[in-house]
Amino acid sequence: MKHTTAHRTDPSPRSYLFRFVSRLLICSTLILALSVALKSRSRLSLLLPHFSTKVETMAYQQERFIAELAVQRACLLTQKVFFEKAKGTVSKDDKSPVTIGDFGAQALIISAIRKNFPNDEIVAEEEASSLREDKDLSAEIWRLVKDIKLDDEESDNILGGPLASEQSMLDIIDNGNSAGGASGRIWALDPIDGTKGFLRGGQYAVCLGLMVDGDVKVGAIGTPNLPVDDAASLDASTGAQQAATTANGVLFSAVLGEGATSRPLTSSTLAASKPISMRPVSNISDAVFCEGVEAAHSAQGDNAAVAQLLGITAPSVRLDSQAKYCSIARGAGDIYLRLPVKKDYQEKIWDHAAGDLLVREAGGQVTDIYGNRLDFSKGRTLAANKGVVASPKAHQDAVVGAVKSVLKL
Ligand SMILES: Nc1ncnc2c1ncn2[C@@H]1O[C@H](COP(=O)(O)O)[C@@H](OP(=O)(O)O)[C@H]1O
Ligand SMILES: [Mg+2]
Ligand SMILES: [Mg+2]
Ligand SMILES: [Mg+2]
Repeated sequence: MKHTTAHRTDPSPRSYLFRFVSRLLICSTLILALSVALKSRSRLSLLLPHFSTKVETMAYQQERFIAELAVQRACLLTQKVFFEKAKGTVSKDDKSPVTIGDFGAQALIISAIRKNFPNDEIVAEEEASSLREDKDLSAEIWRLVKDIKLDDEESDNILGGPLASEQSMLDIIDNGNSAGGASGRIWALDPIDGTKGFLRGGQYAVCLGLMVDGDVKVGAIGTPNLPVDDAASLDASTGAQQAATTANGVLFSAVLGEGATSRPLTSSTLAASKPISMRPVSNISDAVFCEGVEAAHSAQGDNAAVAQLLGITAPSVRLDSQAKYCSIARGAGDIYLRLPVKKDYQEKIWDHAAGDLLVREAGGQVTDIYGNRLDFSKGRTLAANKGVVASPKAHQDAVVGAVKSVLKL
C-alpha cells in the first residue's frame, strides 16, 4: 500500500515536463496579450494625437459648467442693478468706482466656487472692508443678493442655493483675497469688468477664469449688453441703446484645447452653445480694431498710430470691458489694442484671464506690447507684462511689429 501511495503523489518526469510546458504557454500568452494591448494603445494615440490631452482636459468640463452657471446667475443680479438709477456707487482707494452690482456678483460667484471646489483659491477684485464700515450699503447689497436665484431650482442648488446671511456674504466676498501665483488651482474673478461702462450704460462683463499652476485652463464671460447674434457688427455692440432690447446677453466660455463657445444668457439652465472663432483676415488693412472707451486705461493716440501703420483707415470701435476679447473671438472685430498710458501700471489678472483664453481658443493670439504671452503666474497682477495686443494668430507678428515701431521699443 505504502508503495502505491508514494507512486501516486510523486509526479513522474513526464508530468513535470507537462506542467512546465503548460505554464510556459500561459505566461507567453499573457505576455503576448499585454504587448498587443500596449501596441494598440500607442497606435490609438498615434491616430488620435489629442487622445491623452483630451482625457486630461475633459477634467475641466465640470469647472466650465460651474463657471458658466455661476456667471449666468451673477448676471441676473448685475442686470437688475444696471436698470436701477441708484447703483450704490462708492469710490475705492484708487479713486475707481465700485457698485452694489460688483459686490453682489462677487458674493454669488465665490459662494458657488466654495460650494463646488472648496479647496481652490480665489483672486477677486473686490473686498468687503468698506461694507463692514457702511452698514446701510451692506444691508442694501444683502437685500439684492438674497433674492437672486436661477429659475431652475436644481441648477440653483448646484451653485449652493441662497447665501446664509449678510455676515456670511461679507466673509464670502473676502474669500477672494488669494495672492495668486504659480502653483495650484486659483480662480480669477472680476465681478463687473468695465464698471465705468456699467455706470455709463455701455458694455460690461462678468469674468471668471481658472488657472492651474499659473496657466489659464477655463474661462467664462457674461456680457449682458452684447447682441446675441455672433454676426452682429461691432458698431452695433457699443452703445447703451442696445441694452434695452431683448436680443442682448451672451455667455462665452473656453477650455484650453477644447475651443471657445457662445450661447445666449438665460435666467435658468444653460442654453445650447455654439463654437465661435475669429474671422479670417487676408489683408490686415481690412481689420476692424477695438479699444477701451476710457482714455485713462489705454493710450488711444498710440492705438490709432498702430492702426494707421497697419494701413487700417476705419476708426476704432470703442467698448468697455472684456467684451472686446469676446467680440474679436466671435469675429465681430479683429484686433484689440490696449497700449499703456502709464509706465508703472500693472494690469490685473482678473481683467484678462478669461478673455486671453477665449481669444486663443478662437484662433487668436494675445501678447503684451513686446510680443510676450500674458503671464498669469506672477500674483494678482500681470507684473511681467505691459499692455495687451490681440489679433488673429497669422497677423500677430505684424501687429506687434507696428506696436514696437510706434512705441519705439
Ligand atoms: N491706468 C489703467 N490702465 C489700464 N487699465 C486700467 C487702468 N486703470 C484701471 N484699469 C482697469 O481697466 C478696467 C476696465 O477696462 P476697459 O477700459 O477696457 O473697460 C478696469 O476694470 P474694472 O472696471 O473691473 O475696475 C480696471 O481694472
Ligand atoms: Mg474696478
Ligand atoms: Mg476689470
Ligand atoms: Mg471690476
